[in-house]
Amino acid sequence: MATLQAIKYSPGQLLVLDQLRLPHEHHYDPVSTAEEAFDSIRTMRVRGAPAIAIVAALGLAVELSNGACTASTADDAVAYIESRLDYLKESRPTAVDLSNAVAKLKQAVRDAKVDGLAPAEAKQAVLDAYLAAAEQLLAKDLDNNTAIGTHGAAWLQQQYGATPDRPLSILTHCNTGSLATSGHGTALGIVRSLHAQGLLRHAYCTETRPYNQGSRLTAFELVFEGIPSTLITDSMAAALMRLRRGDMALGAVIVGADRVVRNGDTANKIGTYALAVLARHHGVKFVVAAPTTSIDLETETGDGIVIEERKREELTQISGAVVNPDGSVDPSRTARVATADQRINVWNPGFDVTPHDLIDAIVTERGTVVKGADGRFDFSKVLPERWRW
Ligand SMILES: CSC[C@@H](O)[C@@H](O)C(=O)COP(=O)(O)O
Repeated sequence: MATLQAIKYSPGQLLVLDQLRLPHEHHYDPVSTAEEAFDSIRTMRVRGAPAIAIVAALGLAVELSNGACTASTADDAVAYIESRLDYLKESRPTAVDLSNAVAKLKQAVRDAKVDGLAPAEAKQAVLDAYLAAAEQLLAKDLDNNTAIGTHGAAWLQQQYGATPDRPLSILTHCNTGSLATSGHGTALGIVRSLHAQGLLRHAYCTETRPYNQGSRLTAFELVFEGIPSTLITDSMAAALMRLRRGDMALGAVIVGADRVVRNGDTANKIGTYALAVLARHHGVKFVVAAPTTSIDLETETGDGIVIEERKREELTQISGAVVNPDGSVDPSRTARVATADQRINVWNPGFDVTPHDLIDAIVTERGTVVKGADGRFDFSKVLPERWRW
C-alpha cells in the first residue's frame, strides 16, 4: 500500500505536502531556502513538532546545496549556518523539537573536522557536516516513531491484557501521524501498531478545533490506512468516555507532545488538557507519545513553556472544498467562509499544558516512562546523557 509522506527529500531537493489543502488535494511545495521553510512552518502548510524540525533542517540543507553560503572560511560558514538556524527557530515557539534540532545542527557544524584543511576545503567540510546532520534527523525520526509504536502498543497490551479477542478502543487528538512526522507517527503510530497487531478495536479522533487537524488530517490518515475509526467533535469526548459500551468503551486516550518538560508537564495541541481531566474523571488511561527530541529537560515545569498564540481568523473563518448538491466534493473549488461575527474578540492559544499528575505514561523511542513512588517522571532512563539530578 502507498504510504503518506509529508516530507520528500533527496539531496538538493525538498518537497513538502501542503497540509492546508488536505484532504481534498495533494500538492507538494518545493522548499529550497530557509525563508521558504520558515513560511511553510509559520503558515502551517507543514505542522507537527517533528515535521517542523525536519523541514527547517532540510530547507536549510537545500539552500546550502544550492550554493547560498558565500563564506570563504570555515568560521564564516559556521556563522552563516548559525544565523540561518536562529532565524528558523523563531518560526514556531512551542514545539521544542525545532530548538533541539537547531542545537544539534549547530554542534555538528562546530565539530566539523577542519584542522589542516585549506580555507575552501574547510568551508566544504562544514557544509558537509551540516548536510549529514540534517539528513540524519530525517532518518532518525522514522526509526523513533516505529519504536514508539512498538513500546506504546506493548505497554497498553500489558496494562489491559489486550488480545486479538479483547482489543482496545482509543481516542486521539490533533494529528500525530505520518503527516506530523517523517512517517508512521507518534500517538497515531501507537494506534497503527495496535492495529497491525490485531489489538485495536476502534480509534476515535477529535475534530481538534480550531484548526481541525483531527478532522482534516487524522481522519484522512485513518481512512487511508483502513483503520476502523470514527470522528467526533471535541465537545463529544466526555459523552464518549461516559459510555462504556462495545466499541465505545475507551481503553486509553493517546496524544502527542510539542514539549515535555522536566517534571513531565506536557504542552500539546489546545484541548489536550481537557481530555486529560476527562480521562482521569472517567478512569481512562492518559498516554503521551513523544520522541526524546520533544523532551526539554532545561525547563522545570509547564509554567515555563511559551504558548504560541495564533491568528483570530482560525476561529472566525474556515476553509473547505465545495460540496456539490449530490453530496460529492469538488476539490477544484475551495471556499473560505466566515463562521462568526468578524468583530468578536478572539483568544486563540495553539497549545495547552497538561499537568504531569494527569499523565499515566510517556512513551518514547527508548521505552515507556511512568511515575515513581514520588509521583514524578524519571527521564534518566531514556535520556541518561541529558539528565542531571
Ligand atoms: C507528532 S506531532 C505532536 C504534536 O506536535 C501535535 O500533537 C500537535 O500538537 C501539533 O500541533 P500543530 O499546531 O498542528 O503543529
